[in-house]
Amino acid sequence: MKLLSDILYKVQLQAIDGNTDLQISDVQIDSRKVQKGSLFIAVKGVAVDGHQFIQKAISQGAVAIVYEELPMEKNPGVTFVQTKKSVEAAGVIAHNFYGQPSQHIKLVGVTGTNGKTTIATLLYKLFTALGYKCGLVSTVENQIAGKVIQATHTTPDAISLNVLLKQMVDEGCSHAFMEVSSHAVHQRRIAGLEFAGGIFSNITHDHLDYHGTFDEYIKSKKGFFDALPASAFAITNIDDKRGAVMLQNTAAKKYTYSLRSVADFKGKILENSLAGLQMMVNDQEVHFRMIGEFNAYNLLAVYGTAVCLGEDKYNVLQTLSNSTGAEGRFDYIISPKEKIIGIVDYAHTPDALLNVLATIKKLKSGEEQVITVVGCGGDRDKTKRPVMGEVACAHSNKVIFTSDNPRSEDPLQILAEMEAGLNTAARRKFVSIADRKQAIKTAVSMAEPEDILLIAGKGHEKYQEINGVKHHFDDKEVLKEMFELLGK
Ligand SMILES: CC(=O)N[C@H]1[C@@H](OP(=O)(O)OP(=O)(O)OC[C@H]2O[C@@H](n3ccc(=O)[nH]c3=O)[C@H](O)[C@@H]2O)O[C@H](CO)[C@@H](O)[C@@H]1O[C@H](C)C(=O)N[C@@H](C)C(=O)N[C@H](CCC(=O)O)C(=O)O
Ligand SMILES: Nc1ncnc2c1ncn2[C@@H]1O[C@H](COP(=O)(O)OP(=O)(O)OP(=O)(O)O)[C@@H](O)[C@H]1O
Ligand SMILES: N[C@H](CCC[C@H](N)C(=O)O)C(=O)O
Ligand SMILES: [Mg+2]
Repeated sequence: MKLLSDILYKVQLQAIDGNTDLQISDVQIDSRKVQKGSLFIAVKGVAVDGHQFIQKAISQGAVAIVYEELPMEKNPGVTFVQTKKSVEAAGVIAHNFYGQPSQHIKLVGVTGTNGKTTIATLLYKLFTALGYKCGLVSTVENQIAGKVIQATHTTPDAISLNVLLKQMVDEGCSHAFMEVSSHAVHQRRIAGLEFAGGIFSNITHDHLDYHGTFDEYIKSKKGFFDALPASAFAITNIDDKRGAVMLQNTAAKKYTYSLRSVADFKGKILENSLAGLQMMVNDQEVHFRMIGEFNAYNLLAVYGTAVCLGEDKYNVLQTLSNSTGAEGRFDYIISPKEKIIGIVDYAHTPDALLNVLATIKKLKSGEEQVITVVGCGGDRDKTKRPVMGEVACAHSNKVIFTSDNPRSEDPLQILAEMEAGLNTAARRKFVSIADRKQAIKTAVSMAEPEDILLIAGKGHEKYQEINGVKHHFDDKEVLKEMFELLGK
C-alpha cells in the first residue's frame, strides 16, 4: 500500500480531480490486471488506446486513474489525474510505487542493435564472479542473484521492470545489468529510472517497421544517453559510425572503446580462432574464450564498464578471460563422427548475420563449405528480409531459407521476400524449405566432414511461434538429433 500523493512524486501533472490522500494497493497499465484499490494508468498503445478501458478498470475496483484525455464522464469517488504523457507517468509512478529501486542499486543499461544480451550477460557473470550479488534483465532470461525468472521482452514494461528491480534490491543485489531496447526507450518503459551507467554497442538495420526511419531509430537509442544524469558514465563503441553521436548530448562522463581508433579502452586482436580470442586490451595481453571480432567489441564494452564501476583492471581481465557469453550466441557443437561444426546463433539482423559469417570465414582452415540455415521473423521489419537473404548467399556456399517465427504471417510469403533481392549467382546457392526441422535436416545431410553449419536467427529460443501458438522448438536440440539420425 502506498499513498497516491507519494507515488505521484515527479509526475508531470496537468490536473487532479479527487482525493490524493488515498491508499493504492497496486499500479497497472493493463485493465485486465486491475483489482480493488488499484491505480490504472491509461496508455495510448500501438494497437489500442488504453483510455477505452478506464470504465472497465473502475468497475474492477480501480480507485484512481491517470490519463491524458478522458473519453467519458468522471466517476464520483474515483480520483482522476491528468498528465501530458501517460507512458512517461507510468514509469515514474511504478518507480515510486516500488520504492525507487534504481536509487538502491547500481543500474547499468546496454543499448544497441546487436550485442546487448551478450554484454549484459557477461557483466552479470563477471560481477557475480567478483563476489557481488547481481541482477540481470535480458532477452534470454532475467536473473536475481542466481534465481532465473523467465523473460517475455528484452526490456519489460515499466511495471514488470520495477517489480524485478525491487526484488533485486530486496535480495541485497548491489548491481543490475539490463538491456535497453529501442522500443523500451520509445515507449518510456525506463522512465523514472536512475542509471549509474549506459553502454552503446552499435546501430545497424533493424526494427524499421516500428521506428519508421533509420534516423528515428537512432534518435530513440540516443534518447537513452540524453537522459543519463551527470553522476553516470556513458561508454560508446567509437568504431561505430554513430558511436560519437550517441553521446553528443549526454550529461554523463564519456568513455570510448575501440579496435581501430584511439580510445579509453583500446583492444587489438592478435589471434581469432575457434579456441577464442588472443587480444591486447590497453597494455595487457589476454586470452578470451569467446569467438569472433564482434565479441572482441562486446568484451571491451564489458571491460570498460567494469573499470568505470571501479573494479581492478587485472582482476577484471583475469575473470573475463574464462567467461562464455549468453546461450545461443555462437553456440557450437561438433558432430561426433564427421566433425561437422554446427553453430547456433541468434543473428536475426543483416549486420549480425554478416558478422557471424565473417567470423566463420576467418575460422576456416581450408576448403570446408559453409552451409547456412536462416529465416526472418513474421510481424517484424520486412525490409531486412531481402538483405538477410542476400548476406546469407554472399557469404555461404549453400543456403537454406526457412521459417523463423512466422507469427501471424504466411511463411511462404516471408520466404518469397527473402528471395526477392537475390542475383543470379545467389539464386544457384539456395533452396527454400519452410519447415525448420526439415531445413536443418537437409543442411545436415548436405554437409561433408568438417563443413561448417550455421543455424541462424533463433539462438536460445525454445519455441517457434506460428499463428499465435508457441510450439516447442530448439535449434540446438534439432541439430544434435539430426547429427545422430544421419550418422554424422
Ligand atoms: C509493438 C510493441 O512494442 N508493443 C508493446 C506495447 O504494446 P501496445 O502498445 O501494442 O499495447 P496495446 O495492446 O496497444 O495496449 C495499449 C494499452 O492498453 C492496455 N490494455 C489493452 C487491452 C486491454 O484489454 N486492457 C488494457 O488496459 C495495454 O496494457 C496497454 O497499456 O506495450 C506492451 C506493454 O508494455 C508490450 O507488451 C508490447 O510488446 C509487444 C508484445 C511486442 O511484441 N513487443 C516487441 C516488438 C518488443 O517490445 N521488442 C523489444 C525489442 C526486441 C529486441 O531486443 O530487439 C523488447 O524490448 O522486447
Ligand atoms: N557487438 C556485436 N556486433 C555485431 N553483431 C553482434 C555483436 N554481438 C553479437 N552479435 C550478433 O548478434 C546476435 C545477437 O546478439 P545479442 O543477443 O547479444 O544481441 P541483442 O542486442 O541482445 O539482440 P536483441 O535485440 O534481439 O535482444 C548474436 O547472435 C551475434 O550473431
Ligand atoms: N527481440 C527481437 C528478436 C527477434 C528474434 C527472431 N527469432 C524473430 O522472431 O524475429 C524481436 O522481437 O524483434
Ligand atoms: Mg537481447
